[in-house]
Amino acid sequence: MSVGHISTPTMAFCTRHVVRGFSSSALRPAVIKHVMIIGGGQMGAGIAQVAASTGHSVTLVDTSEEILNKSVKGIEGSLKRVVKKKFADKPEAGAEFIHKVLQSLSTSTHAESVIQSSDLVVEAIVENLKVKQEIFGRLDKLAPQHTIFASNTSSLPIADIASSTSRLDRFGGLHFFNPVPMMKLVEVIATPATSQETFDSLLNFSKVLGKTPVSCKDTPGFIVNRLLVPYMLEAVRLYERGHGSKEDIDIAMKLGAGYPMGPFELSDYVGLDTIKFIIDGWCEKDPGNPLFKSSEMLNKLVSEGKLGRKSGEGFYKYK
Ligand SMILES: CCCCCCC[C@H](O)CC(=O)SCCNC(=O)CCNC(=O)[C@H](O)C(C)(C)COP(=O)([O-])OP(=O)([O-])OC[C@H]1O[C@@H](n2cnc3c(N)ncnc32)[C@H](O)[C@@H]1OP(=O)([O-])[O-]
Ligand SMILES: NC(=O)c1ccc[n+]([C@@H]2O[C@H](COP(=O)([O-])OP(=O)(O)OC[C@H]3O[C@@H](n4cnc5c(N)ncnc54)[C@H](O)[C@@H]3O)[C@@H](O)[C@H]2O)c1
Repeated sequence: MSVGHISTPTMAFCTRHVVRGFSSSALRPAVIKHVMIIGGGQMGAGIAQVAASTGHSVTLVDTSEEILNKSVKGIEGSLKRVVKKKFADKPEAGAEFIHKVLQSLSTSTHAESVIQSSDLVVEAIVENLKVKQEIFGRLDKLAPQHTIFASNTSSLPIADIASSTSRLDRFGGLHFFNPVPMMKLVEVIATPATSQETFDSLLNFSKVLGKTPVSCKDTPGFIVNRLLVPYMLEAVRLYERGHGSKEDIDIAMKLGAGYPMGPFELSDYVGLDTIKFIIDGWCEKDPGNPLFKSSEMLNKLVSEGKLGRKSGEGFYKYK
């Protein structure tokens, strides 16, 4: 496997002042080289691609070879798009880059056999607390002491996911945005138990990936989704009330507010099942909050298997 150089992080990263968890001999943020990504869907595949492109050795884990083959195919397609821009005048260097990235990437259906060599685990599976807890709880018993666990959850409390493990100090959130190769932001989430070293390692990892990290508290939706979810839901309600067509609402928000995608295009892009998981979870926790009221239309589409782009149809058709 060809793994590029990652510079050793220095104490300059320790910008927060509260030091929790680790002993003083372990104050330096861990250098992350070997990364396991669990879930080879849109987000996991994107995170794997970016990590493998920036000098990490990456193992992508999912439940079947068939899914993983599809993930790798998607990564190859995305790398070609990246290379077309990055190496516009040097096609040979572009081909060499893709070759090198793919060499740094392996796949597995058995996380247990990879965990021993992982410095960082990033989970990007279905937005379901029990399923996330189950997988982390299982891996916690097998993982090396130094291994950091992180979840890419959109809406679940990181502390709730971490509670299935015994490494509360080495657990945080790394919330990437879709499509991962293009979106520059990563929200780095610390729970009250996350150690300073873990937080700094996650912050440093995000920077090594070429992203801009922001620091978030473990509050519902962190920063982006706390603002984005009410907006997206209000767009659906506006449509349900018959106050605008979805096409007009999308055009209005693109041309009137400067968004690259309208709310219905973005919903289909994100995945309606993921959006439903988010809303149902928040509605259950805060049933009186009108911002998180569920949508009949969304529920119907999901029950019909219309999950957006990934299934070929959502608010719009893609076949
Ligand atoms: C109700 C609750 C909802 C909450 C949901 C929460 C979800 C979650 O937690 C948070 C999120 O992620 S929120 C979601 C946050 N996300 C957003 O808000 C996204 C908003 N959308 C956007 O920023 C833009 O529309 C895009 C960047 C997606 C596409 O750009 P565009 O200009 O509109 O259209 P284009 O012509 O297609 O692409 C142009 C070029 O871009 C490049 N490229 C694109 N995809 C690529 C990939 N996968 N790989 C590599 N490269 C890729 C490529 O070079 C391509 O050129 P090519 O010659 O065609 O290869
Ligand atoms: N879609 C988005 O725009 C977006 C953005 C940021 C964060 N997220 C979050 O990222 C996570 C994944 O979202 P996604 O859109 O990539 O979902 P997805 O449906 O595209 O992919 C999920 C993948 O996880 C796999 N999986 C499910 N259970 C598994 C298990 N036990 N072990 C291994 N693999 C398993 C599935 O087979 C699937 O390939 C969710 O928590 C979601 O909230 C999504």
